[in-house]
Amino acid sequence: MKLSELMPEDAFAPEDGAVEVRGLTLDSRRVEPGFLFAALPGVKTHGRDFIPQAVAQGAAVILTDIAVEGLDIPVLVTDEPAAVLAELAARFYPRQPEHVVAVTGTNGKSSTVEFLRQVWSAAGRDAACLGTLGVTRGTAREVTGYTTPDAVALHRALDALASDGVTHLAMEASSHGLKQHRMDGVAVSVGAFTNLTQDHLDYHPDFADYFVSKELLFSERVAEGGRAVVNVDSEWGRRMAETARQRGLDTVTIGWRGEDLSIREITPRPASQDVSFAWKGAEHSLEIPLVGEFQILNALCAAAIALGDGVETETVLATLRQLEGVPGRLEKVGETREAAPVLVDYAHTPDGLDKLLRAARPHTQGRVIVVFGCGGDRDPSKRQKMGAIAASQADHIIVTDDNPRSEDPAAIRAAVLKGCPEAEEIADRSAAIRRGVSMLGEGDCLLIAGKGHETGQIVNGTTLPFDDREEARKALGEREAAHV
Ligand SMILES: CC(=O)N[C@H]1[C@@H](OP(=O)(O)OP(=O)(O)OC[C@H]2O[C@@H](n3ccc(=O)[nH]c3=O)[C@H](O)[C@@H]2O)O[C@H](CO)[C@@H](O)[C@@H]1O[C@H](C)C(=O)N[C@@H](C)C(=O)N[C@H](CCC(=O)O)C(=O)O
Ligand SMILES: Nc1ncnc2c1ncn2[C@@H]1O[C@H](COP(=O)(O)OP(=O)(O)OP(=O)(O)O)[C@@H](O)[C@H]1O
Ligand SMILES: N[C@H](CCC[C@H](N)C(=O)O)C(=O)O
Ligand SMILES: [Mg+2]
Repeated sequence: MKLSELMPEDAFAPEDGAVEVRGLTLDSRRVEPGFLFAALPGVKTHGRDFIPQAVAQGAAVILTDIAVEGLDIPVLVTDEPAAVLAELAARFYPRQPEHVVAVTGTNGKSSTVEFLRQVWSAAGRDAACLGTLGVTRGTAREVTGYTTPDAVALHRALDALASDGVTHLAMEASSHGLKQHRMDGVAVSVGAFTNLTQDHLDYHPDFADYFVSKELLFSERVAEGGRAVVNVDSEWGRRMAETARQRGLDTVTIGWRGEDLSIREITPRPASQDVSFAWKGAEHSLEIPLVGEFQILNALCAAAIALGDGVETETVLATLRQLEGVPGRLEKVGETREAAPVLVDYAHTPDGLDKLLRAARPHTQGRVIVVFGCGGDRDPSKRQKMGAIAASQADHIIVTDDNPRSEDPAAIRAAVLKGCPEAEEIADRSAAIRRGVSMLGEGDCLLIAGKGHETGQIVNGTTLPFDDREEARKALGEREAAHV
């Protein structure tokens, strides 16, 4: 594509309009001959440090925020190069599914987009979802590694999905993604909000910045005339709804305090929950085959989006009655011969862990045992809080490692243990899981939290193969073998 087709005329010198742009990237290591390299400011460094490398690899155009002298290729300078890159990516990869829903919030995004995909598919729509678990369409899943991929990867994925016939896409909007303009240029018809509690205070300077980043979905990203579906059970949700209304979006409120979808009652059963709710005044009751109140909140968020899209109520209810759980979200991986269950969950925030432990309680006669740790190079202020939550909710705690990344794992565990000094400490996650499984008595429940669907343990830049679900199954097998 020629530069003149990618950008408005006044953005480049007239003689540069004919320069052929063969691809876009924000990573110098991925530059190929003819690529536009976007040298963006980052958290650790600035992409401009890598311009010589990009030029050496054949870059045809540079996009950045400060003038660069001495290059014989066009250099486009703008205050917001990340936003411009996303707009360029939207032109370079022009196709998008006709209906794009973006879900934001601290917890529940992956679950909501997956549930929505299931509802749309049941209604005969060609549907996909995109987020932490990758791009999912039918039974096929392609891992992307990010909750919201970078602008180029995202627009490429949207183009590929639309070209492949996908008309309905539910995607996750992370606060990093919104703040870094990764989603600019996406035609979002519906924005949804789940909840807002502490996370990512390593990246966001304070909670206000975290809120404002999420709020961008409603203040800027949802298209004019679009819809907002907002859980208003928290003060933050009510503020999001207010922002959406001020933008003139069709604002649908949901939750225990929701006006459009209001939850009446949730009753836990051994492996399901009875749920009553009203949608636009009409009452519905059904049994949903998932445990944990938070899963119902996510399922009803997906339901409210689909109902607002015009999916028939009967189809929505029928899908909810057979809803399939999301990998690594309260996923039951097995049980002991005395029927004590082992569940793997992705709780990696204080509120997530709190909700997880509360979810297990009504289904457990005996002890709730939890194995968890906290990620390295992530918000350190959540560690002690997660320890304290475990101390107040669980009967036995085993603190272990969870992606220490570049940090000293012992120091991370020590920070967690400040909140739960009585806990057991077992550094090796596999050994911690074996210990948890070996402790299970009749009526007990083991929760393994923090890694969910992940298939690796990140230690010092290396990802070692590791899957909580496999480890738990192995430990259950060993326990069983020891009994015979
Ligand atoms: C905190 C954060 O958002 N980090 C992302 C950010 O990195 P950064 O700001 O540290 O970048 P940097 O290292 O300072 O480099 C500056 C620029 O130079 C470029 N560069 C760098 C090195 C090089 O050799 N060549 C080069 O061109 C980089 O591509 C970047 O554009 O920009 C990079 C390029 O897009 C991302 O790879 C990186 O994701 C890192 C790996 C990451 O872990 N991100 C996580 C925290 C993240 O984005 N998570 C969210 C939310 C998760 C959730 O709650 O679900 C997500 O959406 O996944
Ligand atoms: N509605 C909710 N309220 C509180 N906690 C929740 C909710 N939904 C999920 N959780 C907790 O958060 C964990 C992650 O859920 P999910 O993957 O759906 O969230 P997410 O927002 O996509 O997370 P991420 O930020 O990692 O992308 C779950 O395993 C559960 O412990
Ligand atoms: N999306 C979250 C996932 C955290 C999962 C946990 N296993 C960890 O590594 O901290 C993050 O990147 O902060
Ligand atoms: Mg997610």
